[in-house]
Order: sequence, then C-alpha cells, then structure tokens
Amino acid sequence: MRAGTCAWNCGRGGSPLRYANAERSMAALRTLRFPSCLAFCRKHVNSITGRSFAKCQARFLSSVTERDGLQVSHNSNTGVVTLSMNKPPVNSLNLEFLQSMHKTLGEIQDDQDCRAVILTSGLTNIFCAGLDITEMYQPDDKRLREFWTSLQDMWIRLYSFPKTTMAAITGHSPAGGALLAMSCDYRVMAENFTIGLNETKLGIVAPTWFIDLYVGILGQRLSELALQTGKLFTSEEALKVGLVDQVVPLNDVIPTVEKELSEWKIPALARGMTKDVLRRIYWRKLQETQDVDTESFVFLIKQEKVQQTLGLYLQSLKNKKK
Ligand SMILES: CC/C=C\C/C=C\C/C=C\CC/C=C/CC(=O)SCCNC(=O)CCNC(=O)[C@H](O)C(C)(C)COP(=O)(O)OP(=O)(O)OC[C@H]1O[C@@H](n2cnc3c(N)ncnc32)[C@H](O)[C@@H]1OP(=O)(O)O
Repeated sequence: MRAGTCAWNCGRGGSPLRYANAERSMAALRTLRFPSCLAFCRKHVNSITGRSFAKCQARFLSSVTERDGLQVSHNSNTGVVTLSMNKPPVNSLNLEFLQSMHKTLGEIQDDQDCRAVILTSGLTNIFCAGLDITEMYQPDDKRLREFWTSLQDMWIRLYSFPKTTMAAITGHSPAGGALLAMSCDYRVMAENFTIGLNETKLGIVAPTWFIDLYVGILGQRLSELALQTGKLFTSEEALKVGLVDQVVPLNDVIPTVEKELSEWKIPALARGMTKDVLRRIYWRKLQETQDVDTESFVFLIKQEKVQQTLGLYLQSLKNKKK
C-alpha cells in the first residue's frame, strides 16, 4: 500500500481484496464497536505515513471479546486470533475453565476469517499453572469424572486444531500448562521461566497422552529422566532440548510469534493435512480409550497416598507466602 493513502475512505490505496476486507470491517465498525477510532482515522488518515497508517489500520480491525476467563482478540487484517487465558491467580485449569476453552476453540475453528491462533496468558509471570489441584484434592466423584472428560475433550480439540496454533509462553508453564504449549504448532517462550511435566512431584503420574507428546519432542531417554524426576526446564534449557522453539525477552514474545506467523505463508490445506497425518494417531488413541483413561485417572486420584501427597503439595504452595 502506498504511504499516506487511505483504503478506508476511498479504497484507492489497496488491492481489491484488501478493499473488500476494509469495507466489511468498516461495516462492522459502524455498528459502534470503535466509534472513536473510526473518527480518529477518518480525520488523520490522509496525512499520515504508511507506518502509522498500519497502526491505525490495526486498531480498526481488532475486535475483542472477554468471557469466562478467556479474552479473544481477532485481528481481521491478519486473520489471527489471540486467545488469552485470564483466570487469576494462575490460570489453573478447573472444570469450568476447560469447558470454556473447549467451547471457544470450537468457535474459533468455525470462524472462516481466522487462519491462526496465538495461545497466551493475560497474567503476569504465569502462562498456565496446569490442572487445578483443588479439583483433584478431596474430590466429588461425579465432578472429578466430568473434569477429566473436559480436559480430554479440550486437548483433543486443541491438538487436532486444523488451523495454525502458536503458543506465546509469557510465564511459568508446569504440567497441564506444558501440555497446552506442546499441543501448539510452534512455541515462543519468555526468558527466566520454567516449563515441563512435574507430575511426580505432586505424587501423581502424567497421563500416557501427555507422555506421548513429551517423548515425541524430547526422545525416550530424556523423557525417562525428566518425567521420573518431575523436572521443570528453565526457558533456556527448554530451548536446548527442543521443548520450545525460541526464547526471547518477555516483551518480545508476542511480536516474535506474530512475525513467525507472518512468515508461515503455507497453503492452508497442505499444512493442515500434514499436521493431521502427524497428529491423528495420538488424539485418536485417546478418543478411542477415553472411558478407560478416565477410570485410571479416578482410580489413581482416589488412592489415600495420592490424596495425602496432593494435600501436602497444596499446603506447600499456600505456605510459600508465609
Ligand atoms: C500408569 C498410569 C496410570 C494412571 C494414569 C492416569 C491418569 C493420570 C492421573 C493423574 C494425572 C493428573 C495430571 C495433572 C497435571 C497437572 O497439571 S497437575 C498441576 C501441576 N501444577 C503445578 O505443580 C503448579 C503449582 N504452582 C506453582 O508452581 C506456582 O503456583 C506457580 C509457579 C504456577 C506460580 O507461582 P506464584 O506466582 O508464586 O503463585 P503462588 O504459588 O503464590 O500461587 C498463587 C495461588 O494459586 C494457587 N495455585 C497455584 N497453582 C495451582 C494449581 N495448579 N491449582 C490450584 N491452585 C493453584 C496457590 O495455591 C496460591 O493460592 P492462594 O493464593 O495461597 O490461595
């Protein structure tokens, strides 16, 4: 686009496709989603440079919704949806949050204007603290099963997601948090945090489908060591073993993911089918054994020894503050 021209008011600055998108977005904006932005751009767009025009354009094209601990921000200029976990204090995955993620991912999957998703966190220092331990400690039997089924369903959806998914890991990411990150197609992590499957430290066992991902990424030997000891990798270690693809300063995480996405100019069908070939064996394996997997989980969690260890672990988290 030529610097200083205006695709919004006259369409002369852009390609027909860009113009069509602009028209559609303008129509959406006229429904008063960003009236002040619209007024600002109308006033200034003819005199600004190409660079500030791009910024202006980005403001025009973003729509943000917030629901059940998730913020969904859609940039219709790039077709990228940023799904930001926003459930203080630590984005722990409880039943309702898992259901909310499952539903929202389904909506994004059906959104024809979305080509890729950035999964990130709106909280400081935390990407996701993994499963909500309070769901597993002294649980109600029915809720425990529903909780596990919701985790399975959400994971199957995320792992088999046909569009490109990238994790912007802006904080710690233990256990279930690492699962979320590992299920994305690409991972960029901020410096000085930790990631990994630390389940044994809580006296529990990482499910086979978590382990399958780990082995696929780390290899058998390293997985054996890391899983048995419940190792959490620092960002820098995670980069070395391939658990993440880039490590950058915190403020650069999102721009780095956005840049990476802009470079993935791959025909969507070919990329999606390739991902499906590589991944379906894993999610189908779980899909075919969901009931057995749930029973194993419930059996393990209800062991007295497991309950004791989970209780002590929860207490140790709370004692940190004292
Ligand atoms: C052979 C096979 C047989 C059977 C297999 C079948 C099935 C498998 C069975 C079981 C598998 C179950 C799988 C589980 C996977 C998981 O994800 S387990 C969860 C693991 N998560 C963690 O260990 C993280 C623990 N948290 C932390 O390390 C820190 O909190 C963290 C680094 C995330 C943040 O630190 P900080 O910013 O300092 O915050 P605080 O520690 O002060 O925490 C703030 C409050 O949040 C509470 N909290 C933290 N994490 C969790 C959590 N995961 N769930 C619930 N609550 C959490 C913490 O207690 C504080 O609460 P308070 O404010 O004190 O009330």
